[in-house]
Amino acid sequence: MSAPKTLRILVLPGDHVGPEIMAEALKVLDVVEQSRPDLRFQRDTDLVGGCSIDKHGVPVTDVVLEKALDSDAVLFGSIGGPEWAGAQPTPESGLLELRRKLNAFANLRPCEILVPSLVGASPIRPELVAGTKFIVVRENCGGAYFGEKREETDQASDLWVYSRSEVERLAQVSAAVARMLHASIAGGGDKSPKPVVWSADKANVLASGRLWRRATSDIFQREIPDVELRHQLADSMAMLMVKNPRQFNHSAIHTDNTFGDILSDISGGITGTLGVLPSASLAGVPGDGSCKGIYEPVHGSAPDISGKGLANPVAQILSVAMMLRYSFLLEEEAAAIEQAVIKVLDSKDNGGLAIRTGDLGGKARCSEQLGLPIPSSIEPLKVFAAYHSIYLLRYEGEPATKIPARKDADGSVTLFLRVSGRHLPRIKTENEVGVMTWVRQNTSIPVPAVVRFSADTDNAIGHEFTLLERVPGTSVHNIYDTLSDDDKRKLVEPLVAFLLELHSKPWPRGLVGGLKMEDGAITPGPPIEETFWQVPDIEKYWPGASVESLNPLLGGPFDGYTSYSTAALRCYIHAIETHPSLERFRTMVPQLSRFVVAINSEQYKSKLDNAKYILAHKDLHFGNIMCDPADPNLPITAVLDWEFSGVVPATRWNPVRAFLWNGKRDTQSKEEHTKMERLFETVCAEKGVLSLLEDVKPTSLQESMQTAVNHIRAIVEVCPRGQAQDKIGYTGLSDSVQGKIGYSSSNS
Ligand SMILES: NC(=O)c1ccc[n+]([C@@H]2O[C@H](COP(=O)([O-])OP(=O)(O)OC[C@H]3O[C@@H](n4cnc5c(N)ncnc54)[C@H](O)[C@@H]3O)[C@@H](O)[C@H]2O)c1
Ligand SMILES: CC(C)[C@H](C(=O)O)[C@@H](O)C(=O)O
Repeated sequence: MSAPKTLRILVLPGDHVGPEIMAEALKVLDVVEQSRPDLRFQRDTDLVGGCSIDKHGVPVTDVVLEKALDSDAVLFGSIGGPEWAGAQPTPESGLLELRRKLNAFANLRPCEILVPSLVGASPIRPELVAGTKFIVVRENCGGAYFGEKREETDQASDLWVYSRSEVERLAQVSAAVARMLHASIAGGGDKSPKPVVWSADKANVLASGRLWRRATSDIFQREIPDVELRHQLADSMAMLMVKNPRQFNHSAIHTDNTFGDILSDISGGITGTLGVLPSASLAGVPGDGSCKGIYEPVHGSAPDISGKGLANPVAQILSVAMMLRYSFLLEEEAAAIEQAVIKVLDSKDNGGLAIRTGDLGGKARCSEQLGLPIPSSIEPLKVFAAYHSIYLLRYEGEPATKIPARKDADGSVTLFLRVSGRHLPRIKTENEVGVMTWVRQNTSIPVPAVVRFSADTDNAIGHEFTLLERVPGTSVHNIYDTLSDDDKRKLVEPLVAFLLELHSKPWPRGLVGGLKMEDGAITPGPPIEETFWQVPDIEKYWPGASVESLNPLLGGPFDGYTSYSTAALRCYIHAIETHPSLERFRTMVPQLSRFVVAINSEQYKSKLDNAKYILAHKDLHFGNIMCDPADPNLPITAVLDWEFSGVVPATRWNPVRAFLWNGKRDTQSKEEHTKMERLFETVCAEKGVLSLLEDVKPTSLQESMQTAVNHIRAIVEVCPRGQAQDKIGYTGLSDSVQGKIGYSSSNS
């Protein structure tokens, strides 16, 4: 392979938030670099602004100016701050010198509401501001900024000079920008016949303004007939931008240095923040081949929020996109960054991550990260998973050495990123991580390491997630049909040993619940069950209800089997009392309430609670058991999917019944299942651990209570969904409640 093409970038982070947002933008550049082995972004970082004054006594040194000239592009942060108030020269003059030195005369400053869901950040009414998109093209090397200055104690002046050629060269850029914007609109609709440039000046007052208008009109007439030119006084332009920003859509606003500075900050008023507005200061016409440029946010150094992680890095990141587009002609990569920013900012119901910093009304911080190196590849995994989506993150070379997880033979590391849906917010992730950590710490059961996790959505991914080590081997499910009887025994033997470990770890007598991580320690948490009402269904069938009001979570973990069943029954009673579809069952509420009293009576409670309490995996089928088929001993390499695990009375979990879950109920599958149950019993008998089978047998009293609870739960689950209502008769329930526990409604 030929050597990668080197593109040299001078990185000038500057002052206050400059270095904070630059660090994030450079991560994005890293990702682009990894996707393009044929390119290398060689970066040289240096000082500018206040930090340069502190070190060198000047806001920009000749060395830095020479480096800038020598680079392919300059990536600039922001400069200035109150600590340099009164400094002469000012930190800001460093930026002006840089613009002049590079002859970066055309400053492109887009104003765009990036995603419709961000209209709320704008102080302007949504119907006026939605869809706004135009670009201010500001003259960057002339006018009052660079004219002769006189500064005396009581008098000062700035000469506001423009030459015709300065206006003309900017007009060519403005026209090119207008053409690009015009071409980017899909045809039809409100597309104007020609690209449009609005020229903003003060021709009614300033001589330089009159020159601006004449020179602009002349060159448009002479050389740019394909673009429509409209003149507007700069002050009323400011008013119109706020009153009706969309009237400038897909046009370029061609204006001088001072007005451009002000009008582009009005863009920040339109979007509601300067934090999303990038800029490019170019030394040529975009589209005519790569042109050198300075790429920087429109905003300043935001000293009011610096050092607090509050700055929005989007403007700086989008400045990287502009650099790739205009200086390096990497349109695809530039567009990919813009799309990624849109995905990050957009609302969740629109497929976005809704990760927003405070200026956009969010809580995200400038630098949200998993604290891991950037993967060399991210691949979505197509799996059937109702609760989450999965991505494979691969790390190679040096970054792989930094990942605290199992390495493959070639030294690379692959991680599973499981991004959770909103089914049981927080508790499900907390529980799975708590259980997996407990199992790794307290048993010999192989479980993948949890590399990172977040039980809330306020993180770099915008969703709850777990990042797990990828374990070797394959799921037993995949190879089951190829296994001999001997092979099956090789799998059942260690499973018996694992179950024995789970059965022999004592839990506080009577604990029913999940586990969770709290400040690095594992503590009891609420019980988590797959059968619970979860957020998507609650939104659909239970307006006004919540995960907590419908599920026996409050008060959990529970002090025993009866307390847990009681909490569940109370939720079901509440559901029957409130949901219209359950109205016909309301007559049973008094009877159910008496049932609750009965199971909690002295006569029954201690008998019902009398069980072994174990940590149960709850979904231990062969799809979740990994083994190494390359090894003739078929060692189990991992037990996966601890999502709904928790401490339960052992009678509530009989894993043996799940060993042959292949989803089929045909005769052959049933026979195979029975054969596996027998094999399990045989292995237990050989190892002298038949207690495993004893532990899971409920007493008839426990079975009665459970049958009743199950029956009521079935009613509460299916009726609101409009399913099988006719099948659920009052009689069945009545039998369960009255008959099974030796309790009748006439008891009180
Ligand atoms: N290109 C530059 O480096 C540049 C541009 C403008 C101002 N300045 C300098 O910056 C200093 C501060 O100026 P200012 O306060 O008038 O303007 P500013 O742009 O720094 O801040 C204006 C407001 O916008 C907010 N803001 C700016 N950037 C943000 C971001 N990324 N995320 C969230 N909020 C953000 C700030 O908190 C502040 O409330 C001054 O010294 C000024 O001269 C530098
Ligand atoms: C910092 C200052 C020199 C600069 C300018 O006035 O051009 C800033 O306000 C900007 O908009 O980039």
